[in-house]
Amino acid sequence: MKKQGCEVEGIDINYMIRTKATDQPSIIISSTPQLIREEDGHVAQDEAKTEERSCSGVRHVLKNVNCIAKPREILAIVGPSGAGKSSLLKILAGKASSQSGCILVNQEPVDKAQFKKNSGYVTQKDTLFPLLTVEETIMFSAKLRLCLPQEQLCSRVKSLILELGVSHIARTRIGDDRVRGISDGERRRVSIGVEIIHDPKVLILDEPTSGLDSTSALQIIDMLKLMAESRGQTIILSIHQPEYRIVKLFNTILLLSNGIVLHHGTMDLLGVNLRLVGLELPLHVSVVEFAIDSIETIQQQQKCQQFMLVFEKSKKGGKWLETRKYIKP
Ligand SMILES: Nc1ncnc2c1ncn2[C@@H]1O[C@H](COP(=O)(O)OP(=O)(O)OP(=O)(O)O)[C@@H](O)[C@H]1O
Repeated sequence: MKKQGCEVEGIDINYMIRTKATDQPSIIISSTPQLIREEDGHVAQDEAKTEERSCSGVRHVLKNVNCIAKPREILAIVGPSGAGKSSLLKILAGKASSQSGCILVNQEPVDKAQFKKNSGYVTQKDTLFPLLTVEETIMFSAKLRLCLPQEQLCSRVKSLILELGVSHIARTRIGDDRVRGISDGERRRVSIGVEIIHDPKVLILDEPTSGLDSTSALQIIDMLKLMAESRGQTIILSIHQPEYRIVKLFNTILLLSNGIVLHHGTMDLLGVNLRLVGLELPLHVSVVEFAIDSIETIQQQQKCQQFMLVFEKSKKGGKWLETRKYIKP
């Protein structure tokens, strides 16, 4: 991986879940798509080895999803409940495997072992030990992830605690429902700290603001924005109906609905696309909230106009090029 940062790209991701055949929902096992290096050095997917199944009792959670996240930027995955946000994050983080499609890191097929070392994944639910203090929690993660002498570990932990803005509660227990501890917002910060102690190039977060009031949510995204810029991290997160002040901090938005990408690009471009389908953004309303509220209209309008905005990938000179075009569905 390049020192200056990690570009993470998902190409044509399809993810299916078996829902009826067994009592327990399970992931469909199919032959894993193989990436091959062509004679000219290009990376491509070996179609012959990619098998896509479709049968009854199978839910197609992600459908031909393309996305790209760049260093020093935040890519926010938005969409209604059940759109596929968590599934996409899991696939990008290497925690789940798609039936087809591929993940590229700096335009090379992902090396899962290497990517694990260079990334952090913060789950939606905090999994912290309630009886440890904030400092002990971060030190525990530091000892697991870093091979450094105790002195250096201590100074790393101290400076991270400062960066996370949790110095005032460093010696407070995390707590849980039975033992009173730190607040929900502080708990989120500690969970993020646990995943960034090793200074990963990529940070993936599933709903980092869920359950928080709007001020605490803004403070968390503000902190992540600062981290992306100061550490050169690539941040990919999912979020439910972010308010206006939060949306402004995102560089790119991926709007998912029912596993399909309805928009991938900047906020401004989202506004343009909404206008293209005849939707005028009301004053003082977050473009993302408006887009999520208007998903049905967007889909209907797209069908009526028989046009769809798609990303077309092509290879030129050893690099993937991305162009947008309108096609008939
Ligand atoms: N292991 C599984 N078994 C059965 N269904 C699943 C599984 N994983 C995901 N799904 C289904 O896939 C769809 C997408 O789920 P996912 O959790 O990715 O959505 P989401 O956008 O993150 O939703 P939310 O915002 O509510 O967390 C949902 O309908 C969900 O029920």
